[in-house]
Amino acid sequence: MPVPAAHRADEPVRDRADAVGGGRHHRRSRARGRRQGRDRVVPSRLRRHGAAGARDRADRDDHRARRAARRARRADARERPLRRLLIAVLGPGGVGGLVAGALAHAGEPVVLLCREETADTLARTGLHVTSRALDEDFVAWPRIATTLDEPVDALLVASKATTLSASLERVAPDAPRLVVPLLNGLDHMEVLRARFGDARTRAGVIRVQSDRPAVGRIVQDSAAVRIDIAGPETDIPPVAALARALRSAGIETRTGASEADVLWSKLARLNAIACATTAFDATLGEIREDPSRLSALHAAIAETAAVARAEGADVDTDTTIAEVDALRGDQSSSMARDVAAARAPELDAIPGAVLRAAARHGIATPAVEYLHARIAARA
Ligand SMILES: CC(C)(CO)[C@@H](O)C(=O)[O-]
Repeated sequence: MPVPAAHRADEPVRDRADAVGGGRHHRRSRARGRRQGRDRVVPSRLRRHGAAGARDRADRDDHRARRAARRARRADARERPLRRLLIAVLGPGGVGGLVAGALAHAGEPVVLLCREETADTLARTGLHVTSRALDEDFVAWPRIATTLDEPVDALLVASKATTLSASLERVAPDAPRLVVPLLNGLDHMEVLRARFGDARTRAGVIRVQSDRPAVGRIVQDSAAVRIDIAGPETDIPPVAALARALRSAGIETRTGASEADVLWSKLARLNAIACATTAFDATLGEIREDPSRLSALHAAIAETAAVARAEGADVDTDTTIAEVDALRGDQSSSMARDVAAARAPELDAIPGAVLRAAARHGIATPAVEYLHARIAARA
């Protein structure tokens, strides 16, 4: 008979009695053996009297009470329905709306946190998601809330860097067991660690193109969607269960890389794409048709990759250029959309973070500086 898998500390969902399976029978027979020893009728000639007798009776009562408690715990575990991970997502935009929608659509319990104005609409309409990567159009109904005080297993932070501090006011600092940001840039890590503590905060990034053309409407049009969570699955219990929940929702999820690798490999692509598409007010396809713009895009990748390596990340320039060259020609960036809609772009969080790190290491970044200056003039 195959040995059933043991209960693992990272599984909030498992019913321990079921998880140990056949092992339970072994424990039962051992318990029966002990019980027979303890409860057998003691012949009256052997019964002790006085203080010693009282100690024997107290001992027996104690054993019975412990046995009853054990039986109650087992019955409780057998009857408890399998508990799923409770995940909160902060921010109902292109990224938060997609992830919360996909999780809810897959039957995962999820709370989507948003502003009061948005909450009413979402509670009425649900999230209408059109996703190329998930190959589906669906309406999802995550629980909508404006604040989070109850404990949750994981919090995915999907607000913009520009509104992070205000968004975090919605979450009680002790509510999440694990915090994984899906923001652009680097500096949010310090803000999150200050609020939730180092031990509960793990860097994460999402590779996706996803937009929110209207409240409750999510359009995801990159060929794939992938989340990377830094560090091993085993040292903070909910990481493995969160990764499983995301995968069950159709989102490829990788774990295990270092924080520097996770953050900088995303930033090397994002910084170049966001800066070039915004500075030139052009799609990637339009940039590819103009050699001087294409060389600015590639130079921005090379400079950011050099800064990434100085920061200890394993980011290769040619690999990153190949990744960007493989993206669809109609791809632009959320920074370009923000500038076009007269919203504040993430200029400080994206190229700003790269320029600050470059200055720390004395690395020249003329292409990033040029693109940054052009965006600042447009914004
Ligand atoms: C291309 C991108 C930087 C922005 O859409 C991002 O989705 C990614 O990490 O590939």
